[in-house]
Amino acid sequence: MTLKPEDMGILEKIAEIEREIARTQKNKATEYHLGLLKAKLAKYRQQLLEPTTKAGAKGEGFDVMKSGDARVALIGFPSVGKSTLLNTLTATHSESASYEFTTLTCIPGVIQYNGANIQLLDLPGIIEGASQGKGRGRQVIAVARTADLVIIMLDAMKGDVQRSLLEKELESVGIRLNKKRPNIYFKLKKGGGVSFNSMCPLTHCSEKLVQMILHEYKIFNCEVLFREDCTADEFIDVICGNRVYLPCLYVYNKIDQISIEEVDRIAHQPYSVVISCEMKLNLDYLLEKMWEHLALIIVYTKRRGCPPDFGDGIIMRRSCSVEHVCHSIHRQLKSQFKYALVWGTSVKYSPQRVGLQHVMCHEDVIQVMKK
Ligand SMILES: Nc1nc2c(ncn2[C@@H]2O[C@H](COP(=O)(O)OP(=O)(O)OP(=O)(O)O)[C@@H](O)[C@H]2O)c(=O)[nH]1
Ligand SMILES: [K+]
Ligand SMILES: [Mg+2]
Repeated sequence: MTLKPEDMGILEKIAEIEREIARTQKNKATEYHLGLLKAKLAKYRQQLLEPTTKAGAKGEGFDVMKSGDARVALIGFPSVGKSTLLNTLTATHSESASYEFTTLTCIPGVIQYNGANIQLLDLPGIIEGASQGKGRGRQVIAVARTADLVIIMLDAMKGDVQRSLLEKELESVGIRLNKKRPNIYFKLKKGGGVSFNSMCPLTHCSEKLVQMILHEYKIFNCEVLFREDCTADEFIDVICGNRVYLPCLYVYNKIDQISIEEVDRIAHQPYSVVISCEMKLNLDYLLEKMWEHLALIIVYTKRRGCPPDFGDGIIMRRSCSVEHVCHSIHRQLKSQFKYALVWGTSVKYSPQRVGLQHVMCHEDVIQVMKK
């Protein structure tokens, strides 16, 4: 893909701000200057990502329908083994070969696990500069935004450079990996100026810095409440409003090619899983971790006087309530709900009588009693 001419101006501006940030020393005196530069940078990056109406700009072959209970996107440099993984875990075939950029579109497959259908998306390899449109980077990243879990796939032989490069690419387009949404209340107002409050001492940000950032975004009337000690970057994320917070697993493939000591070192890093697609090593563990990070649970239903229906569980998100379960059984069920009986780890006694607010656990059994 080539860059659109109208992007060039913005790209130049981004590069210039990045150079300025790099050459500005980080200290108390430059804090505001840096904060402002970061706000500008975030603004330009956002412009770069704004959808264009031109045909084909979104990229052919990338509009894959969401299906199943959850979606996992495979992101990685070329030839790390993304397609080989899809071929190993699903019934779908995606061309794999030793040359780079074998895959050019988005190829969906389905993993059946714990009774759930998990959509796994094989994608083209991305390279440094992907977020600015290199290769099919932008289309790949757009797909990553729609996922419930991102797998950053890495070649175990290539060291840790690839990991931080990919993190940077995703970071720069507003994808936040394994981070929670900053706890800042932010509301635009019609008038009344800026009202600023914080519920704790702020060590990374200040009212003055917040004011300057808001000014840069031409926001003059709003309410801001820091509920925790957030940074200026996190505040910018909140006012931009289009950040996505996704769980991410770092999957190191081709461990058949490295020493056992190296495998051991990588396996101990946070959110990391080591595998070999070719030798089919550790793939069960990968599936277990995917399930865990997707935060899925299975709940079984039961009718009065009958055994639980273990053949047909309901796939739900972790910390879902009885109300959520009722909703996915039948839209009208909630209005007829009297109470429910639950067997399993979410209750002290099995069965236990619970209300709509009760939080369910993995493999619980539920019997809904109607009015
Ligand atoms: N040694 C080893 N090689 C592997 C493993 N998994 C995949 N490969 C090889 O790595 C090469 C690239 O595999 P692909 O599946 O095409 O990689 P990809 O990430 O889909 O590549 P692109 O689509 O080009 O981005 C192929 O030659 C595979 O046979 C593995 O576990 N060990
Ligand atoms: K390849
Ligand atoms: Mg491929």
